[in-house]
Amino acid sequence: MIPAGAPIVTAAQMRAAEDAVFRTGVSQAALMERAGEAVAREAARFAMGRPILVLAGPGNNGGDAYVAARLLHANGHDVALVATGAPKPGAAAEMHARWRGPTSSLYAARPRPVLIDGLFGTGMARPLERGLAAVFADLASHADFTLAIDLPSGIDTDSGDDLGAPRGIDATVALGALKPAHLIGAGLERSGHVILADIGIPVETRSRTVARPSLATPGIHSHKYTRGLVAVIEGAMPGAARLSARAAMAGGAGYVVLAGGEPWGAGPDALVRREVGTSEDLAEFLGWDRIDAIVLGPGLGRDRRAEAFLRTAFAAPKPLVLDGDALSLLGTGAARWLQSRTAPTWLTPHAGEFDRMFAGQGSKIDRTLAAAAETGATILHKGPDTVIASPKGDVRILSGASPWLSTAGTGDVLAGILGAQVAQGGKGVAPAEAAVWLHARAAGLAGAAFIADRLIDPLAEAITECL
Ligand SMILES: NC(=O)C1=CN([C@@H]2O[C@H](COP(=O)(O)OP(=O)(O)OC[C@H]3O[C@@H](n4cnc5c(N)ncnc54)[C@H](O)[C@@H]3O)[C@@H](O)[C@H]2O)[C@H](O)CC1
Ligand SMILES: [K+]
Repeated sequence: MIPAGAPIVTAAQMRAAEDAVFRTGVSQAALMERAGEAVAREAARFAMGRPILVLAGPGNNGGDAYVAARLLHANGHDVALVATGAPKPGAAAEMHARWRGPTSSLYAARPRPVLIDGLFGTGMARPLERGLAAVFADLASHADFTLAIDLPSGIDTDSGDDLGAPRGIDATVALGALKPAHLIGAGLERSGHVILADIGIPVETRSRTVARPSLATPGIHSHKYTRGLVAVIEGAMPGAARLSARAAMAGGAGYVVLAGGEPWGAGPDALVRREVGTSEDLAEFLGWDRIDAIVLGPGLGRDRRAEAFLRTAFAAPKPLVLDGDALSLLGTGAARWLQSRTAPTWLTPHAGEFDRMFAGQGSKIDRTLAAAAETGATILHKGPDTVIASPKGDVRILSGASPWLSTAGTGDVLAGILGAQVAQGGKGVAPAEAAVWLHARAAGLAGAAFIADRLIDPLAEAITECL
């Protein structure tokens, strides 16, 4: 479980936010006291009287750990503490001095039912030393419940990369704001349940976790054309485009046209079909001014006809959602192609498609932001940690959606939902945020072992929850 609509900051942004608080006259010790209080509160809730072992590192994360240990001890808990070294001067040393209970060295530590990890937080600068990682993993595996302070020690704050964190951390108290470590990469599964604690640090950021969208009931004078017309283009595998078209219909569009080779092909009766054989046919169809959004790519194929369709869609001055084969066709030329667009574009690559289009360095967030800035498109970078980034620098992350989504066709459904949201006039991250929320919610409602087709019907209930 990860808090929705919550701010996400990097280590540097968090330090800047803390510095701003210090400038208002709040001391580092006071902030640390609040952090330790939040940790002690959650630890007490989960410990339910069981003995607690606190691990305290040398920095301020360790400082938080000393505070939590002191408060838990004062509240009658059986607390033992292990310090990995002398605390650094300042608030951490002050909190160390105020801890009067037993302190042992790491290698003498005995497992206890509840473990609190205060080894390292946003200051993690390199992989955990091997001996330390082994002891930490052993203590965590023998604990019934492990709680990490701020983030699991051994996860890189900004990339979520694994720097030696153990498995089996049950919960993490994120201090002040979420960090990428809670949401992406190895950090997603290693953080466990994430609890966001407000410790009075205002943060400014354009990055948030995906929240339930606020959708509107159609107005009294609405009709099919005012609610958004989506054109889905069929290709070599018509089933994929049909899934997108059905998802666009169920995802809130007023009118969906499936343009392709089979004017009498399968699909719901409400689905309008339009025969389009050549790129000239397609150009003529896309000239229809009623069209609000185009979805191209699911099952498109990668032959010459597919490429001609892609060029034609690119030339249409309409909002465009590109998925699947359209992304593979763009390949390394994606940025060059996309810079020629005059209307907004959304790309929905999974990791493989993203890597074929963009080089880039850094975390998944950095790479997605860089690709959005380079192309001018909003990018919905799919995965267990879906990162949405706009050219303006807005980021939305949805992590931990149903793992049953890892089945063929679910991406086609997402592209269709996004088409419907774009057709209703959404800009930048907003339609993408709504689409991933509805998609994840439909998956939750579909339960286990579903096929992509089964995501369509629950969309009605998911939308109802957003009205
Ligand atoms: N800044 C504040 O006032 C508050 C911060 N809070 C908590 O503090 C941590 C961040 O603290 P910081 O001191 O910057 O870093 P760490 O405690 O994470 O560790 C830094 C310390 O450890 C050394 N180090 C880094 N990586 C390793 C490693 N792999 N092996 C050994 N040593 C390592 C590094 O050189 C430093 O000396 C934040 O997460 C919060 O928990 C409070 O929440 C509020 C006040
Ligand atoms: K920690």
